[in-house]
Amino acid sequence: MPGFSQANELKSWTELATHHKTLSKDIVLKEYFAKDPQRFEKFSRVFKNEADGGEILFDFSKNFLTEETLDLLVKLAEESGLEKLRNDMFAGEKINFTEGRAVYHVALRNTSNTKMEVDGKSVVDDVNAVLEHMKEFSEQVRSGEWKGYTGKKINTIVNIGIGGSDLGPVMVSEALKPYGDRNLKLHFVSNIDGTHIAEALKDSDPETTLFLVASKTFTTAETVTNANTAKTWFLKTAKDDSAIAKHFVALSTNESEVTKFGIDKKNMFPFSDWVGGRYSVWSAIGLSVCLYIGYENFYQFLAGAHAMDQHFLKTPLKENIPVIGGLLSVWYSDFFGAQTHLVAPFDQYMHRFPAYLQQLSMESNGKAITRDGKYVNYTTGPILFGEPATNAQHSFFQLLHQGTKLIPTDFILAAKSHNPVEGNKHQRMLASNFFAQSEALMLGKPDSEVKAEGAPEELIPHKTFLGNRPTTSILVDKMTPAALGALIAYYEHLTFTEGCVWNINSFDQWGVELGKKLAVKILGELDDGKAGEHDGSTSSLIEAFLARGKL
Ligand SMILES: O=P(O)(O)OC[C@H]1O[C@@H](O)[C@H](O)[C@@H](O)[C@@H]1O
Repeated sequence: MPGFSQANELKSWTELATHHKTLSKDIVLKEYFAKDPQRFEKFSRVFKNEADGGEILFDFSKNFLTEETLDLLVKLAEESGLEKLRNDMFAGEKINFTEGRAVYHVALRNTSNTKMEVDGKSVVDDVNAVLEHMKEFSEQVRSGEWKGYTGKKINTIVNIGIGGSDLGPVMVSEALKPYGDRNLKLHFVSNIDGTHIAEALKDSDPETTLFLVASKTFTTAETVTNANTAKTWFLKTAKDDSAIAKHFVALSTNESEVTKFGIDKKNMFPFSDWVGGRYSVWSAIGLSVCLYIGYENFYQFLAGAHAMDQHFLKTPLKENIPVIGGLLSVWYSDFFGAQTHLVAPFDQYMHRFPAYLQQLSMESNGKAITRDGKYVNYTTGPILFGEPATNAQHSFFQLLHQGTKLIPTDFILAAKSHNPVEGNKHQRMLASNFFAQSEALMLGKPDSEVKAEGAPEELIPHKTFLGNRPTTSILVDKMTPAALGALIAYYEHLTFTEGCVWNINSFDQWGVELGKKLAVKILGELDDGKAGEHDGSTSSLIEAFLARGKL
């Protein structure tokens, strides 16, 4: 445990509160730029990705910060014990103390084969053995050497998993679609709503479909139920249990449940309990991605994340890109009262990125209890949301520009498009919006300008934009596997930084348990056709469902 309980007991927190009083009255971003021609240089950082030689430019200069702010935020990180907690994570210490586990997803992308141990035992060989298995298997499936039970090549992959066993694989395979094998059809089935599996099966042929049952615990009700439905569907045609080996593989930590389900141990891709669900796309859970984009690209994805890990581990805090991102988030949440964090990728392939980040951020830092068991005296994890732009501009950006809420926003753009159609015209239009949005949010539009344009007097307030809305712009060279890996790792370490300052355990997720338990109890009542003891609303709703939902 660190030497403090509540973050607001730290000296730097008090100093930040005092600093906030003056800064919040004074800061007008456009004026700060006018006053300081070096502002961009001071507050932007370039990440050099050793994995593929690409760069990612992080421009933090359109945020509410001065050099004093950054110094105080860095002091806050130091006083909160960020360096120790980070080093403990990289040393395989059990920093997820509520579950007695190490937090070691960084060991899954240890492409430099650095020594990494848990309980004094190296994990490097085990990680590499699974990667080798993934390589061999993905090459066999992609080449057609791996055949279905009737001797046909696999052309459809159905990943059955939920939460971290779904969001990472689906987001990454969408984001890296340009690297995908278009002869492979991918389906991701997560929801217990029968529609999800039914639609995937309608589109699949049992002779050419491979099911990946992705579940860390292999006890998640949705996944086990969907997997059993898939197995029944498959056996209806295949008839013979021995055919399962060619069409079902498991990505899991739970060998006994996997074999009970009927999947052969040799078709199981294991990982360890020190991989949290929301950090598991780097593990065997990423097999669907590996099958789709091929092992070399998957390895590059890991290497890009590893490069960001090294940056996080070795760079002084003031230059440390994810640390700055995390500290800014604390700054907005706890001193400016921001409730949200918007992430808008200007990239259609990245359309599931905000959904992925929702789990990463909100399952990690949606906590209110400090590491020593007290209720926090301040606000913690923001509500993360987002949609790809430019679509988002034409729906909810109105609230960003003229609403009453402060919404710190990240904009992400790759300079080079994978589809430079019409002589790159679309890309130039996309980029022009990326620049225009952050500029407009900062500059606003004063009433004098609206007036000068000849707007009728009564419309002037409606057409005025106050501006001074903070944004972080992230400019990637090209969204390669290595760039995406680094970008995800950036958000992971940003989330880590927030959780450390707030002194909460970012690595458990007890909050999802209660609803699951109650659902099991109510399922029994639905099977019996009668509501049990509940509050008036819940019983009436159950009765209404039973009356209306009879088959
Ligand atoms: O991979 P599993 O064990 O099926 O779990 C899936 C998800 O289950 C949820 O209940 C957890 O909150 C997530 O963190 C997890 O990713």
